[in-house]
Amino acid sequence: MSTALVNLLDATFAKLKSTGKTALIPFITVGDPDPETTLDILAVLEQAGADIVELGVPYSDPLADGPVIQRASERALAHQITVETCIQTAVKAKARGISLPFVLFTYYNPVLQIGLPRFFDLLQEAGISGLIIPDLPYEEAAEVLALADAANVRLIPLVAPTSSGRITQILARARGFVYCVSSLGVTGERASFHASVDEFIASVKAETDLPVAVGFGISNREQVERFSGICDGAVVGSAIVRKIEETLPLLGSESTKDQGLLQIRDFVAQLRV
Ligand SMILES: O=P(O)(O)OC[C@@H](O)[C@@H](O)c1c[nH]c2ccccc12
Repeated sequence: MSTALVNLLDATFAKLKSTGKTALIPFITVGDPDPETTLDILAVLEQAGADIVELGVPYSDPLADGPVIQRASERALAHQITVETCIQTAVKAKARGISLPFVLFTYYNPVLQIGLPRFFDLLQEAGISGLIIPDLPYEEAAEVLALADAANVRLIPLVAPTSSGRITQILARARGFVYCVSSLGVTGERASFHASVDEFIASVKAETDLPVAVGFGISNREQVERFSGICDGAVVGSAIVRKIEETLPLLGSESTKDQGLLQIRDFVAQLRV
């Protein structure tokens, strides 16, 4: 009998479900402000109570990203961060004892640059649990899904309020969890959300047994609490990336780096509901 490979992402959601908790899922851009500090930030995200981390691969043309994450990508690209170095960051984080499941977040072009077979070999070797490719072409999704499944990597789909006609098709191929985009447009903190976001999330949950997480715009504890009642995970990206940006002066000096890291940790810890 083939023993199903354990996937840390699945195990994490199962544990959270048994304790009735919602996953706190930070997104950060790898290499922002530099590769070494990214490892320190991952350590404080774990200390702050994050359950899963989205590791963003910086990209020169981040079409779905707002200005905060665009600036983070620019800072990271100044260090020539590639998909490989992002995957290596996960390996180094594990070597430091960080045991969070990692979801690699990358646009499709950097994946094509290194080729699908090598990309998935690297993911499997690194023990990366999940993968999100926001601009994955529909006609290539089946091939990518087969490679992801073979590499024990969960290919997580994004569904948006505008996906309505295709949600059933998207969910049929979903793995790991379903990422519901709360609003139209690009990433970035928001004071309010798409009017029918609750119904949208409920409609997705009704069609899948997978955990459902929501992202786009969630930037404070009140918003995390609001979504915790109706879904299994909350993704917070821009608000955390902005906090990193605000602490750059502290992070940039050995004598004040720990102070900067503590500010990031405290910001994320107060999001933990
Ligand atoms: O930044 P926000 O508004 O908190 O949204 C999460 C988002 O950063 C992260 O999941 C993400 C980063 N880049 C993306 C591109 C498309 C969809 C999602 C993303």
